[in-house]
Amino acid sequence: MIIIDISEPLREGVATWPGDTPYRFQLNWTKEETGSVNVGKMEMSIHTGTHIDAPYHFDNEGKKVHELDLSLYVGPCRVIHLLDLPSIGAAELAHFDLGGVKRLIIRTDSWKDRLQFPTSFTYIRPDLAPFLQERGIQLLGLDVPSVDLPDSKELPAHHALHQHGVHILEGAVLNHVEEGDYELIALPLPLDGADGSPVRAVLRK
Ligand SMILES: N[C@@H](CC(=O)c1ccccc1NC=O)C(=O)O
Ligand SMILES: [Zn+2]
Ligand SMILES: [Zn+2]
Repeated sequence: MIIIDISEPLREGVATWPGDTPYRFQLNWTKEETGSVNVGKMEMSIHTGTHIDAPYHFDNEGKKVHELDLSLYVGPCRVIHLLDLPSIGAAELAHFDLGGVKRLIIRTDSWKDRLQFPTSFTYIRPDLAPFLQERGIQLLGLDVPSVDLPDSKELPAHHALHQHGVHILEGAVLNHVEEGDYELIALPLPLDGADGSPVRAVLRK
């Protein structure tokens, strides 16, 4: 079985949202100290690397991670390429046949240097949300850190997707992924009350 890892490695220096908590892993206890085991601890923002957003991230009334339907994050998906566009809305997807697709992953290649938080990347226009809902798409995955521009406070794409029943997977690594149909696995951790979760996201051919 071929497994394609589409997850950003979490390591010191991994790009974070400007000003957000840096990623840190360290051994709290070493094998020498305990006489038996190494024991690590980590600190990170929920929105670092490959992660899903719970609606609570941008809506105080929205579902938190422990309330999400896990079946969204496991199952058939379609990967398409829409490379290096400034933004993506319904017009850019109009010529794709997306019948029967429940999970859509878009490779943009617009986050050029994955070591840095990008100054510009492909963002989602809100009119994509009703377009996806009409086609039965419930999960949208992307290789960018946010579906909205980084300086946006209104988060129009996040809200429009949420209003149309589309859940969000961000920060996937897709530069090695061909267009086609796969099985996606990108399960959130059982984080009680959280606004999102890092995921180990993989595609199975
Ligand atoms: N919406 C972005 C994250 C985001 O907006 C953000 C993440 C961390 C710290 C601040 C953020 N936005 C602040 O306005 C995301 O979903 O990952
Ligand atoms: Zn996020
Ligand atoms: Zn987001």
